[in-house]
Amino acid sequence: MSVKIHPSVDNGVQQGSGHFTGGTLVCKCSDRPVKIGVKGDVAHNHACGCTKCWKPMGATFSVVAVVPRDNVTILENGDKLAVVDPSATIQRHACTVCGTHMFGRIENKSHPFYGLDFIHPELFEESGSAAPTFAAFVSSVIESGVNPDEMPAIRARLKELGLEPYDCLSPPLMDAIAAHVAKSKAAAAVAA
Ligand SMILES: N[C@@H](CCC(=O)N[C@@H](CSCO)C(=O)NCC(=O)O)C(=O)O
Ligand SMILES: [Zn+2]
Ligand SMILES: [Zn+2]
Repeated sequence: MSVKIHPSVDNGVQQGSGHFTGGTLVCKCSDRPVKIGVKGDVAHNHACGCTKCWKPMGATFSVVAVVPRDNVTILENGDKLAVVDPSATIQRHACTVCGTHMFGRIENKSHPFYGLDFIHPELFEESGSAAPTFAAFVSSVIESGVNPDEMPAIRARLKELGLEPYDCLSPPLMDAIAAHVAKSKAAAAVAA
């Protein structure tokens, strides 16, 4: 039996259709489920091993992607939503009944990813959204209780699935963060 990563990738990564135009994210409640509308396809979809991202029962990783915040709308039962940790950079709005994280929003306007919301594509009623392409914060699964001895097998399985493992974000995203920091520092130096 191979290492379990996440139910949506454990049988192989399902590629996106390439023309996903958006859909509805639905929480796990049978009564009055929370529904969130998302316009357009997702970007930077990845498996995340961090302790903060929502994982379905039994999963070692979450699968999380970004969409422009203006493309996200609460459609139904938004009264059930609450922010999990108001002190976190990503404000994760979760269903208070089933615990599912419906969207994570960055409210800090100077954050490199301001303007993007984090969502879990497995919650889409519709299929065909862009597939995960890498794994982030892989070493962080140890913080959730994974035995460090299991890490070589976990990284090998991620590679086998085509999800290159990184212990932070992917190089393009780390470059984007660093470029944002460099720009902010240059702007601060001019203003000083
Ligand atoms: N080791 C920590 C890492 C947590 C972390 O920094 N997570 C990232 C990625 S989440 C989506 O990819 C992050 O940006 N967090 C900001 C936030 O969660 O608010 C751990 O595992 O907890
Ligand atoms: Zn719910
Ligand atoms: Zn995460």
